[in-house]
Amino acid sequence: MLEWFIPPVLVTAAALVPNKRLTKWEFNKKHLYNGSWLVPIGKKRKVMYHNFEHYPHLLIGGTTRFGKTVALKGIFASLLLSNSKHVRLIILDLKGGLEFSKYQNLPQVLTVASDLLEACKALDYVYKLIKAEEERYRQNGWTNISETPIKERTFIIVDESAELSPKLVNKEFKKYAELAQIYLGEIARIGGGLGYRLIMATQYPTREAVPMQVKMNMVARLAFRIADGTGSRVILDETGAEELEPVPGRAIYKLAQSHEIQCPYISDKMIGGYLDEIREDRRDIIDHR
Ligand SMILES: Nc1ncnc2c1ncn2[C@@H]1O[C@H](COP(=O)(O)OP(=O)(O)OP(=O)(O)O)[C@@H](O)[C@H]1O
Repeated sequence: MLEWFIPPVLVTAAALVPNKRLTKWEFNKKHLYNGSWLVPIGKKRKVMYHNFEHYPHLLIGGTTRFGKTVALKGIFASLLLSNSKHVRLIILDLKGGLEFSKYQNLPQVLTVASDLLEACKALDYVYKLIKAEEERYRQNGWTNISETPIKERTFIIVDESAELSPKLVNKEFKKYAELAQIYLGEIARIGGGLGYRLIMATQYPTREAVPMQVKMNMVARLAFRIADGTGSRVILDETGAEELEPVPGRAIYKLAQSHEIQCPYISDKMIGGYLDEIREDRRDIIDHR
């Protein structure tokens, strides 16, 4: 029943665009599948899942305050709760580390980078891991992680990819941003088959913030409300996100088809509660650092 409760903060939006579908629904661990890489991405009558085994990378875009960071936190919590023993997380929290640095002591979180230089270092680390994995795959005759006994998956979460754009950073940081672009391109191109998953979010749906060599390897897209059709095309390759109702959490999730969904709401307090639960189970968690 709670799913149909419209909080006061949304009443204004509801008045602007009367719509019976207006909902807010809360993240709940009962929606998770233990041991899987399925993440509840939103609801369209039923809960829809993003399967990171089928679609390793996810591009997220949308105007400020419509739910990108909340969506990233929902994915983060889902991965930790469903697969706490096998998930590894590298987080580029380029909003100054304000959102994710509180989670950096979790054993599953390898690093939280909060500026361009730290991000470059983290991406360099991931790139070296991928190169070493490639060699291991060659030696074993493997072509894809699905053929291997490897259970670990490494997620690289980027909150505000525009901060890594050579065209958008100050001149003295340009070379670092260029390097970051090369790494991101390689992670998107070859990382997927080796168990590396890139989740990249931006509030600037432009070619500078979402470079083509990264985007073309990211099949799955999630667009919150975007100012115009041009921005929508950058994220979704089609218009539509500019016509979404101005409701936080409302988004278009696109694989082969587009679906209008309401993303789950999760707060830091809720994540904190869940983490207390998994801390009980810490003895089983391998510290990867
Ligand atoms: N799925 C959701 N359901 C209901 N409300 C939401 C949802 N996602 C976000 N909100 C509301 O919108 C606010 C802004 O969300 P969020 O911080 O994720 O936006 P953002 O797109 O990351 O913004 P910015 O680009 O400025 O960082 C949240 O504090 C919350 O109140």
